[in-house]
Amino acid sequence: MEQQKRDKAILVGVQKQLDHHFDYEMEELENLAAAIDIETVGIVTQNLERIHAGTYVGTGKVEEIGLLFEAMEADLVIFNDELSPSQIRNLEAVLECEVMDRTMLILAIFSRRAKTREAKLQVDLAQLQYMLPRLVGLRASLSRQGGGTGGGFKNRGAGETKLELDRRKIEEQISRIKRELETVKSQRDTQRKRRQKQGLPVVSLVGYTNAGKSTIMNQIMQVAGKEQKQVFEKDMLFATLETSVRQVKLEDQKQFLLTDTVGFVSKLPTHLVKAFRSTLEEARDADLLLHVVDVSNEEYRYMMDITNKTLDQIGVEDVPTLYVFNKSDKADREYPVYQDDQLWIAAKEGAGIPELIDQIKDRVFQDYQTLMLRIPFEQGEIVDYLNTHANVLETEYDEQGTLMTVELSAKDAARLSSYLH
Ligand SMILES: Nc1nc2c(ncn2[C@@H]2O[C@H](COP(=O)(O)OP(=O)(O)OP(=O)(O)O)[C@@H](O)[C@H]2O)c(=O)[nH]1
Repeated sequence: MEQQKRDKAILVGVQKQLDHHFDYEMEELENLAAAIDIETVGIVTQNLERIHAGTYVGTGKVEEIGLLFEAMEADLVIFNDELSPSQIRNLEAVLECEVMDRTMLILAIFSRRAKTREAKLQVDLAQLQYMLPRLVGLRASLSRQGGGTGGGFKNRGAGETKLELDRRKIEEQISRIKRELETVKSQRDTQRKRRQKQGLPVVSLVGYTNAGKSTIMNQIMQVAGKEQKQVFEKDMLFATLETSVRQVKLEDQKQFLLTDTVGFVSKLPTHLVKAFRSTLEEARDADLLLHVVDVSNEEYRYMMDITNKTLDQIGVEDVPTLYVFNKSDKADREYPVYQDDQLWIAAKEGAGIPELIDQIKDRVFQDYQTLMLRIPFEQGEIVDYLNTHANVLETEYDEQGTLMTVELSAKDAARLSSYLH
């Protein structure tokens, strides 16, 4: 098979005053580009306090970018910030090449990774909303999208995209996708309600992309000893775009639901956060958040900040949180195993997973009570419920019904108080 040629890019970053994370952001931009097979062949940076309205960077810098572009035989230029429609247009005109910004890059990655119908619709929506004000002037960038639902423009050539897609058509597509997403959302709500009715506590993994959420989920499933399909876990940005939910049954029969969802990244496009809202909302209803942090990365505090800000943006408030500092095998720091609301683990090797499970148990089952109930024989459905949703310690029978010694949540205990023995 013929090896596909990788596109070469020049990256451009503008460092504003007091931006301590600039170097890291540029490194991340390179990784984001690599995630859609774009090779970085040159980096141009500028210290600027005020952005140049027309071309984002100054005229001299644009020239420098142009020269480097020629010298490195690059295919496109990628800016670290979101550019305005006219800036993209002006830059493309001067540089005579395709210009992308960080937002387009992230959208392109999401588009490639989207697997489920819902994720595809969400990415399509974000892309169309991003495109709408930029109809005139975009070069080939949108043709980089790989997945999508086939919302209408993905199979078209670059020139055609620019010419044919008028605002009306895009607005129509946006409404159609929104309608479709509403239907998917109501199905998701129904599923969530059903889960809530199940009464099992929900534990949600959140964190910066590549922090190790899927690895932790797989390890917990393994320790729980259930034959389970492994979650896709890979050293690539945004491997997980959809929410996966697993029912975890521990050795002592206690059960909870574990959810894993899309990872965060700095400057996650607003359209994308909005489009993925319903997926991300799963975290809002959780009983416990496991905020996973790649502590081997020097910028881990910055990543935690971004994650917390994104959680705020989607309205996740007041959910008890345990900070899980992962990849401690690679962190060259002394660390406590557990301190306050932090736990240090190395999920890849399974180190710290039993402790993590203990912490989860301490938190989500803390209001659990041990009771003895007598369930009349004709109410077999309650016995079934308890067998699946409570920790049944003992079952006996007398002439009036089934006697069950169970550990169950305060909510269930209140609900079933009339059966107290
Ligand atoms: N050294 C080391 N690597 C780890 C550890 N845990 C996970 N990794 C690696 O980190 C990479 C990312 O792990 P994932 O579990 O896919 O991360 P994620 O948070 O689900 O990523 P997204 O899907 O991007 O949100 C993989 O290559 C893992 O093997 C660890 O404890 N130590």
